Amino acid sequence: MLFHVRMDVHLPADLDPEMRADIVAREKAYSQELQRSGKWPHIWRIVGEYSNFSVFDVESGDELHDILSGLPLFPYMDIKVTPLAKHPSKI
Ligand SMILES: O=C(O)C[C@H]1C=CC(=O)O1
Repeated sequence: MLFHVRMDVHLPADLDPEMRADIVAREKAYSQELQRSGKWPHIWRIVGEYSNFSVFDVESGDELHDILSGLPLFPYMDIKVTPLAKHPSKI
């Protein structure tokens, strides 16, 4: 199943810089592992925002929920998930 996901990151301005760097580094490693596995085939920066558009290719909504809730940045994100279906005009 394909899901389109928008993630908006809102890190507190007063977050300790070392903690911030640690969370961002762990997020990158977690994301890149999922990209290598094929479960996170697209990630695009939204120009001018600390946000991304991503596509996930997973077995179920439950699997996607587990992946998203495991993101190190999850506590600092607003996430909008849109399930995708095949378009009838797609060639
Ligand atoms: O920077 C972001 O868009 C947030 C997050 C998603 C993957 C990642 O490495 O960071």
